[in-house]
Amino acid sequence: MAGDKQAETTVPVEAREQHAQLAEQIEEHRFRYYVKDAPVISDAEFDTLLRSLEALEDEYPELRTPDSPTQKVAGAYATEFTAVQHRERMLSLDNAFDDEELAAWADRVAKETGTSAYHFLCELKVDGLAVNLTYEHGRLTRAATRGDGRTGEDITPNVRTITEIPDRLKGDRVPDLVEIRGEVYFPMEKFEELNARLVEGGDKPFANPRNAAAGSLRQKDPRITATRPLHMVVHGIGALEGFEGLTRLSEAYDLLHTWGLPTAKYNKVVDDLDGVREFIAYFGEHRHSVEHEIDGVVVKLDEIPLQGRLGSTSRAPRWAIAYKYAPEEVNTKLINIRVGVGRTGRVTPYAQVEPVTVAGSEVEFATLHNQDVVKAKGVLIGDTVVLRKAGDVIPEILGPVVDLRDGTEREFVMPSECPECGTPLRPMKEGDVDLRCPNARSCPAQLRERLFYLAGRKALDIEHFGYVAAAALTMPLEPGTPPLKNEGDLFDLTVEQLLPIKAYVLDQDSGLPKRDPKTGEEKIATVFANQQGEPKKNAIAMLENIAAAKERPLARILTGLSIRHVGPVAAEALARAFRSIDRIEQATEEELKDTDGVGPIVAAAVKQWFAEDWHREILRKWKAAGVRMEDEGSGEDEGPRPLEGLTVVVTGTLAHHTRDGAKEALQSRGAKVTGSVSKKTSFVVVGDNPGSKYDKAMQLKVPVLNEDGFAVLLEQGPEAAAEVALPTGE
Ligand SMILES: NC(=O)c1ccc[n+]([C@@H]2O[C@H](COP(=O)([O-])OP(=O)(O)OC[C@H]3O[C@@H](n4cnc5c(N)ncnc54)[C@H](O)[C@@H]3O)[C@@H](O)[C@H]2O)c1
Ligand SMILES: [Zn+2]
Repeated sequence: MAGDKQAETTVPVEAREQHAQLAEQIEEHRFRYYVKDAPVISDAEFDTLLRSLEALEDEYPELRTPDSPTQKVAGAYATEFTAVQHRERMLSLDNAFDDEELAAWADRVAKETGTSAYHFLCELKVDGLAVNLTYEHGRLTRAATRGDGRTGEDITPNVRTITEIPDRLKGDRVPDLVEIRGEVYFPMEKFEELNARLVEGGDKPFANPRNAAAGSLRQKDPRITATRPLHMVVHGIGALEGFEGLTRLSEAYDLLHTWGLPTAKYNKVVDDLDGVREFIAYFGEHRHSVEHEIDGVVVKLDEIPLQGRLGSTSRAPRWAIAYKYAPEEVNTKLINIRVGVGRTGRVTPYAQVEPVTVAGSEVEFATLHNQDVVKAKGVLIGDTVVLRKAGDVIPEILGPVVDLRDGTEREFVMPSECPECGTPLRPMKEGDVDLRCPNARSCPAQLRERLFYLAGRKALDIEHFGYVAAAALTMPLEPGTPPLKNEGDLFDLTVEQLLPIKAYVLDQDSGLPKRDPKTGEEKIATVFANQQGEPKKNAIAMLENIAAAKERPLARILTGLSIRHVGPVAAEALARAFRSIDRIEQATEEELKDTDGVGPIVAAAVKQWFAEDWHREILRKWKAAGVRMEDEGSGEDEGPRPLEGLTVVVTGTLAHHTRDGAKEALQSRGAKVTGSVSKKTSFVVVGDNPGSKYDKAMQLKVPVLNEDGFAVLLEQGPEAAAEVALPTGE
């Protein structure tokens, strides 16, 4: 007793107070998370609080009392549910946040087992909530939440609504009693739908899928749970009676699988720590090809007798550790919802948030797709929101933290006019959700985006022509009239035109002016001239690169025109088949449609594009400026084009040609290769397993060539080929 007194007095009052404060905060957040299913801070923030408390206790071990939050299995239970005792405690897991902590754990395992004859079982750490299923003589008799680890909440009727969870275990070798532990999760792809439904019904949306899982399962009325697409993955065994001989956890899972339980697909047994590292690295990269969210990897000692030798602390087993991945979700403030105008006039709302770092990069904007999505997510301007950045995917807003609202938040209203040119917005087609600015010709936003794309990697690839240049050339502050009113004058730009240009320096993600970090003022620059009024090096390089772009292949020119539905792939197909812009313009919709890799949607879009006078005017100006808008191909096929005017379809497998090789052989001789057989088809070349195109040729009496006939066509021309063509159906 005296010793205790002594120890207590060594802890400074401030540390004691700090400890009490932190502990209280942590308990409060745990209550919001486990009982209300509505946390107000991110997991990463929570983990930081907990780690601070641990650090404090490391410094003053006297503070580490049994009732400290660091010593307990987190969680409590709500009074709406009946309390139930778990037969065996449900524990939490210790965490490793880096390789060093992982290795330290592995060292401890090696030391305490006193052997090297063991394996590691690697499992994914499913982000959901833990449940305990009790099966007696093969029948599900009870399901409970983890609660504080000893006492959970009875959620049996709710769990019975999860189709994956069997009511009865299969097989005749089932134990008298077994506790199955697992994680219930809510699939990410169903999350938006759920929130949309909740918002529509006037209910609170969930901030993320994990809370949706917990909130859906812990419903007083199991009929509500039944409407939620919950799933479960098994990750452990508690009490077990009337069953002997389990020696490896991995084998136990195999057994559970035969009983009809939803075991994990991705578990892997490895020999050593390097194997563990490999598993961690693999799923770090393939985190999103798994059907549920994961926040880490759980590494367990696979040998059950050795698990027993290591035992557990008051809150976690010593034989397992959770390696945590970098968090993908953070909480931040939704400052505003703005709308941006894209290259094709599509007007999309996007979120501007208080800048936060997620997955290594700073995020300030997140996509919101359209006005319906904003509504469905239930977010208000001013909300604290959960922002998610999954790998390289554009950041998105998951949901609002409703409990932090103070009444100042406001709803987003989609503007009815284009924010940049004032034209009334409308759907492109009736029934479209997306709104567009129909002013394709002179909306400065659309022109800026088109030019930026035109100069980009996929199109003309003009170096030194970036977003700032695109904006400066189309919407300068000075001079009053922009050098480019559309794409037509691009190749006529002169250095004299560039020098006087003053413009906002625009940010590519938002289309908003960048701000000076010191003064906070919007940045304005003389974009192309230096202080002496001479052209900057970049400006000269840009003009040189524009000139060089005149020689780009047809496909790139086509891509750069921003014809709807004509991306690089369709452009390539068009260029391959027609070889010049003029031939594309002259082609009928039918001919376009029949071109391999084109199809009716692209064909119609191409026709529509050429129907606009101002589009044709762009091409006229480009031509006058010397832009080469045709492909000559390689030198040899500049010669005679003996198959000019023929349309050929190739189908089935040829012995001596690949499909592409056959096509090229035909195209280089001037033939057009299309994908479908019509009356206008000159020949159908068939290999093995030709399929329906062969039947169609027979039906339409189009001459059919086998591979020998194909050789005749290539070497001797259409007349000779006609003679060896197979007799078409009578
Ligand atoms: N945001 C907040 O306010 C808040 C509050 C409290 C807790 N939390 C979060 O909750 C988590 C802490 O919860 P915890 O104490 O349950 O610990 P934990 O989530 O770190 O680990 C233990 C749990 O992992 C689960 N699990 C998933 N896959 C598993 C597998 N393959 N094998 C074994 N177990 C597996 C089990 O349910 C187990 O109970 C942290 O991520 C923390 O950030 C957040
Ligand atoms: Zn507009």
